[in-house]
Amino acid sequence: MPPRLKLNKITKRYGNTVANNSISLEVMPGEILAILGENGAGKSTLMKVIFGSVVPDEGEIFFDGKPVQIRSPADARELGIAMVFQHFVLFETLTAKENILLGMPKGTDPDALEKEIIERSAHYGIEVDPNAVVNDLSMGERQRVEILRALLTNPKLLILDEPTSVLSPLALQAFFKTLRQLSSEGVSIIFITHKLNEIRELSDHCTVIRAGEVAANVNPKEHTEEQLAKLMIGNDLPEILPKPDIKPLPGLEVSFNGERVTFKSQYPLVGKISVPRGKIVGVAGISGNGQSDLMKAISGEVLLSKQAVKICGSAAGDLRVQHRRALGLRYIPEERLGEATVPEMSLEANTLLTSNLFLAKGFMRNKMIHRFTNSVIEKFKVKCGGSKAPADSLSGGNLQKYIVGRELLHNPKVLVLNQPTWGVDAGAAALIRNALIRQRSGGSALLVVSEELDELFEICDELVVMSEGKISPQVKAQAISVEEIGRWMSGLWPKTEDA
Ligand SMILES: Nc1ncnc2c1ncn2[C@@H]1O[C@H](COP(=O)(O)OP(=O)(O)OP(=O)(O)O)[C@@H](O)[C@H]1O
Repeated sequence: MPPRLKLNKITKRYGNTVANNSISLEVMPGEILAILGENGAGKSTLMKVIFGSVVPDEGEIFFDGKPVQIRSPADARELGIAMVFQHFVLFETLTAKENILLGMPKGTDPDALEKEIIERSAHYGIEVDPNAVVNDLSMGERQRVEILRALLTNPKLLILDEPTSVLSPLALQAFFKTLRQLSSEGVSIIFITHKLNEIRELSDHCTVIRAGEVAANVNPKEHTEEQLAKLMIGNDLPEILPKPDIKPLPGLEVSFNGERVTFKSQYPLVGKISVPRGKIVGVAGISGNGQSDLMKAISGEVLLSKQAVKICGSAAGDLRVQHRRALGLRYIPEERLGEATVPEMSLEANTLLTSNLFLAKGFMRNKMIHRFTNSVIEKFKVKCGGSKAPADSLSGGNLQKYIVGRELLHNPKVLVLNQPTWGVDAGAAALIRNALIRQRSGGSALLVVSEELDELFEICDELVVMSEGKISPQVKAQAISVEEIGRWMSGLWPKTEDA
């Protein structure tokens, strides 16, 4: 039997960057191939080559034994290739169903499709509301739409570029079951993830890419996570820093009594969170349970009553973003391209966007912007073509390192982060987590929303869980187990007067 897909010496250059350097690999029918590599190693570029959204400079592609030219995603779809991108490609003003319809053959009946979406999403355990407008969905929910859209095309080869980064533990197990079932039916799967445990759970074959080249082909089940990390980054992972006790000062306090944050909000917000300076508080929960509303209310994107949000002791719930910044608050949203950065603008221009520090009497302080941006690049080991490179030329993980670094270098008293290490490789995630712990231990208050429980347990002093807009009681991270947090995610926490 010929391989489902064979790549022979694929090379793709961007200017002086060789994103893929003579990469060869094979995937057999029904095989699940994991691709591992640090941020910027060239994984996404290679997947885009297979999906036809990037045309390689050199190399050959064979599909089911035949040489093929994949010049566009339409060519790829014709062959039976489906891809779930790391950065979603959904139209925000359309509903989930309308987006899915766009990828289906002409003449597909929308009503029949809606039925199929409901049936298949229940079957695969990937919950999708066909009539939800994408703009109103969290990243996790959008990811579910993308995955379902790919599955509905009944592909022969399914490419998943970090599909699990914002899925809950329960959804993840259901999703893995689906992938194993698809593989047993002969569907080939190429799976990119930074989560080493997932690679070991799902796949017998892993290709490690380092600096655009194949560095190793291994059976991940025969290697520990530490060994896999070392293969990928060439070094051991840094240790996570200890968290010394810090004298608490007023940091961030939020208190909700059933406010609907926007007219589209699915759930009213109920409950309290208190994050003193010198502590990290984590918000666990499945995305789509009110976390984005919580972020909107804290960041100042939406104004509420004065007392709903307090920053360093000042009531700030009705203040606009720049006034909250002046009180010491900074915010890192989950959407990197579009919200945290303007994709086509340079890193320097993006540095200017989140601070007035770089303006003097209406003039831009270009030298200062240049120095600041370069210091982010250096301190956070951001791989990029310099401070003038456009944001969208950075790999996902490197862009995230830039965004986190940009906000941390302003030394905020209160920092709120949504999915801080989403799509970031194990080495870079450890770098970001340690930078957050350092910021806490330097006397800042940090509130971290993350679907990664391991991450929350690693860095947080205290935790809350969000379920259907309600916030659980706040507990010490050491005093609760992963299993219990899992139960709380369904809203099953012990009732108190407040929660
Ligand atoms: N459109 C582009 N223009 C210029 N350089 C690019 C472009 N796309 C990717 N690159 C560069 O090519 C290299 C490989 O990037 P790629 O996105 O393939 O990495 P990756 O392994 O998928 O990383 P990540 O895990 O962070 O997503 C990086 O150095 C990146 O900056």
